[in-house]
Order: sequence, then C-alpha cells, then structure tokens
Amino acid sequence: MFDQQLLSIPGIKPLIGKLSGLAVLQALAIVLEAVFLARALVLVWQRTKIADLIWPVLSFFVFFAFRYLITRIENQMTETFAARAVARLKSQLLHQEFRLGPRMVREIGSGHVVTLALEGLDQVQNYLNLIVIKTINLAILPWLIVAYIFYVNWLSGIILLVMFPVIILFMVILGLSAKAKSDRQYAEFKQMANVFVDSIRGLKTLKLFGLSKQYGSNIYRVSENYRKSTMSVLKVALLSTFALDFFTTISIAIVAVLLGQALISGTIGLLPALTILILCPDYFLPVRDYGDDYHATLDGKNALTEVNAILALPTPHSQISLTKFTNWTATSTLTTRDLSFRYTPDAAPALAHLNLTIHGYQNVGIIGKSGAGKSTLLNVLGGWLEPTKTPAALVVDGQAVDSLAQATWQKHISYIPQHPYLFAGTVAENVAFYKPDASEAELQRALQQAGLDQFVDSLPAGLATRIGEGGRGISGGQAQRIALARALLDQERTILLFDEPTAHLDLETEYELKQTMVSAFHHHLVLFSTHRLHWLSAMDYVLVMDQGQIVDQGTPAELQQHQGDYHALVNEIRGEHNVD
Ligand SMILES: Nc1ncnc2c1ncn2[C@@H]1O[C@H](COP(=O)(O)OP(=O)(O)OP(=O)(O)O)[C@@H](O)[C@H]1O
Repeated sequence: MFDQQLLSIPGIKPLIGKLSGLAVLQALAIVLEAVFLARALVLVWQRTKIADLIWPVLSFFVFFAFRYLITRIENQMTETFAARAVARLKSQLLHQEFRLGPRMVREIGSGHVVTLALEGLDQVQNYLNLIVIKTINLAILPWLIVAYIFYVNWLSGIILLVMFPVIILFMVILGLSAKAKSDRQYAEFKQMANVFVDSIRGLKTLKLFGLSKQYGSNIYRVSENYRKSTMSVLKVALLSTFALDFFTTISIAIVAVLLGQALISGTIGLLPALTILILCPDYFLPVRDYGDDYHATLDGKNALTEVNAILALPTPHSQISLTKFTNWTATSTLTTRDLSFRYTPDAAPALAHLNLTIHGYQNVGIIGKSGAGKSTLLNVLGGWLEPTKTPAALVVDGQAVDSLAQATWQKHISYIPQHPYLFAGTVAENVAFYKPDASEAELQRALQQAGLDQFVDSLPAGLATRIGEGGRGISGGQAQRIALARALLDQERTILLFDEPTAHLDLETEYELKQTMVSAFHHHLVLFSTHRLHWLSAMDYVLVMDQGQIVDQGTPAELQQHQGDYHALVNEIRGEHNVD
C-alpha cells in the first residue's frame, strides 16, 4: 500500500516516526472526545443538573480542540516536508537535465521536460502532502479505535472489523481501474505537452505553408483525448467515493441496529452504546480519506516515478580524469583513436572508428550530409555524449582518457547551436549568463567582438533592454551574435564548438555575421559543423563525414586537389542548392 519510492526521500523516516506518534495521540483524543460527548448526552437524557454537565462538556471540548491541534501539527509537518522534498527534487532534476544535455530533451520531448519540472513537481508536492499522512492515519487510527470498541462491546467490534476488508477490497478493485486510467491520462498529458510546444515552435513554418488551421485540429484531437481520459479518471473517482460512502453508511447502520437491540434487551448500557456509535464514523474516516484522495494523488505518483526514472539515468562521466590538462593553448593537441559512438546498443554506429588529430588554434570545418554524424562528433568532443569504451579513445595533450565528460575540459568549451536560447532578461544578463560576475569593460569588449556594440547603443535602455520571452524581439542574426558574445566573454573558453550556427539565416545576414565570427576565431580552437561550403575558405582543416565516418580530411587546398569524397559531397550540395 505504501509507495516504496517514498522511502528514498530524505527525511521521510523521521517524519513517519513523528506522524505515527501523533496518530496514536490523535486516536486517544478521538476516543476520549467520544467518551465525554456520550457522557454529556447520557446526562442530558437523564435530566441531571446543568452543573453536572460542565465537566463532561468541557472535557469534550478540550479533547476536540486537542484532536484538531494534532491534525494541524501533522499538516504543518507534512507541508514543510513536501515543500522541502520538492525543492530538492527540482534542483536535482534541473542538475540532471543539465548533465544529460540536449540528448535527453530530444528523447523525452521539450514540452514534457518543462511540464514535468513545473506542473509535474506541483503534483508531486500534492501527492506528498496527502499520501504520507493519510497512509499513516489509515495504518493506526482505525485499529486503536476498534480496539477500544472491542473492549466496550466485542460484537460491535467484530462487525466493524468484518466490514473493513470489504471496503478495502472495493477500494483495491476501483483503485486498480483508476490506476490504469490514470496511467493513460498521464501518457495523454505527456503527448499533449509535446504536441503543444512543438506547434508553438513550428508556428512560423505552419503559417508559411498555410497549415496552421489544419494543425489546429491536431491539437484539438490531442486535447480531446486528454479531456476524455481525465473524465474517465473522474468517473472512477466518483464511483469510488460513492462505494466508500455506501459501505461505511451500511456498516454504521448495522452497528446502530445491533446496539439498539442490545439496549432494548438490556445487555448494554446507554453510555457504552452511544460511545460506540459516536466512534463508528471516526473508525471509517481514515479509509474514506485515503480513498477520496487516492485518485487525486495518482498523477503526482506518476510524476514522481518519472522524476526518479530521469534521476536514475546514467550521466556521462569519465573513468580517467584529465589531470594533466589545464587550458587549451596554441600548442595543445587532441587525438581520437578509433572513436566510436552508438545512441542505443542495437542502433547503427553514429560515429565509427574516427581517427583524427586537432592542434592548437586550428579552425576545423566539419561537413557532411544530414545524418552524417557532425552533431554527434561535436557532442562527444564537448563531453555531452560518452564514446564507446575503447582504451585511449581520446588523447588530450598526451593524456589518454575514455571520455571528455569532465568539468576540467568542459569549462574551456563554448557551444553555439543553430538556435541559441535567449533567457527572459536584459541584454547584459543574457551575455553574462555563464559569467555573471563579468565587469562592464569585459561585457563591452565581448559585445564589440561579437559586432553588437552599435545594436546595443541603438536600444532604448542599452544593455538594460529586456530581450527573450516577453522582451524586445531579436533577429536570428542578433541572437547568434549574443551567443557569440557569451562565448567570447569568458576568455578561459578557448574551444568554440559551432553546430550549424547559420543554417537558418539568410545569406545576407550570414555574410555580415561571418566577418565577425571569423575575426573571433583567433586564439580559439574552432570546430565548425556546416552545410554551407563558403565557410570552408575560413577553415584551415576540413573533415568530411559520411555515415559516421571521416571519409576525407585535409586542408581545403589538399581536398580540392584529389577527387575524393569531398568533391562528391561538394557536387551534391551544389546540386541541392541549384534545385533550391
Ligand atoms: N538522440 C538520438 N537518438 C538516436 N539516434 C540519433 C540521435 N541523434 C542523432 N541520431 C542518429 O545519429 C546519426 C548522426 O546524427 P547527427 O545528428 O550527428 O548527424 P548530423 O550530421 O549532425 O545531421 P544534421 O546535419 O541533419 O544535423 C543519424 O543517423 C541520426 O539519425
């Protein structure tokens, strides 16, 4: 009954201990509250003096208040625990997402990653708020109450005990059905989140092709599926509440009839009979509470399972530390020996037996058809993907390592993708994102190197102008310049990895950006993946990739000379562009 994954949350065991102690006190308060209420009612029935009523009534109110005080303390403790646990999970999830990198977002879907980190964790908090306390109450309160009822009248105790498993059985049957429906609802929710984010991202393309209305019906269909699965969970939840209410009412009625008969036959006094009757609803209350909230917490349970699954994913890490490496300089070298990589064990290799050596501040162009393995190579060299285990697959400055997933290496890298992300904030905050302590002078230098100084001067609030979500619109070329300024701000980052940074720009913007980029290449090792051949004139070494292999390599002049794969690729790309 108790979700095992909860036990791995730090601080849950002491919380269970404290809540169990409080539940015992609460059971005591419930019994005493019932005893004094029954006593007061009996005295009223016997028409005794008002003065005799004062103590039982007062005691009833004291235990009533005590019981609700305990409930408040329990809720307070659970809420604090849930808030702390979720804050910790949020931080762990974000760290894990950063460690796993873009690959994980691609596999899970960015929409779902976002909803899991926001709404999903809210659902987990709700789940923790409800489930721990309800489970403990269910495990302790009814048994202490029924023990007292047994002590007072064993027959009533037996009836209540017999009814309990019947209710539990119905709860389990309905719970299993609810679980299956809730799993389906969660899958629909994930799909809806991903479809929604993808559609917003692709809105421009959909509009251009006149497909936005048609795609709208796709969103409608996905949302309808989610609505239907939500409604079917609610149906089971309502049915379950009805079944719980029905069985508890029947049980209390049976006990009441038996107590009435016993009263008439004189085998039980009015005080014990009333005490038992008052205690009956409290005996069933924990199971009703648990059943009512069970459905409300299923999505939180699913979200917690998913968060734990993401946290358990293996993150890239190297077995051998890059101890001798301090910084990439003009004399550094990186060699790969039989470097291979597969996304899944049964997939075709995305990189197969790559052998290459890169020196100092070389500008290395990587070209190849779509799917040739260019991005994968950049990701392996950036340390975000671990290559297949081969001894000494990578050698940095003479030191052999199994992977570059190491902080010592990664702190010298800047990665500039096709669509750099602009955070909601000022220009200054966006440029200084990876180096928040940068001085004004450093910022100005990076902006100037990235060719952004005039643009920033023209902005109404200069560096303090807000961009990104909800801020001033920025063109694709300006976004790339901001990414470049980010990279150039940190002078320790002497390795620049570009993954088709100009693929989405028009040729005019690309030409202007090229001048700035090429001047920023100095004193940096540059690995530049592209489909656009004019970049090769700015490179001093070129790798030609096909199906995960390097099929040609050399300086642009060397590649021009021999009629190898480079020529075939160049002809193919030119052909494609002519068709365009
Ligand atoms: N996350 C992934 N999971 C499984 N396979 C993948 C993944 N990413 C890429 N691949 C596969 O690995 C191979 C190399 O892909 P990669 O993205 O490195 O090529 P690329 O040359 O950068 O292509 P493009 O120019 O289109 O970006 C392709 O066959 C691709 O389908």
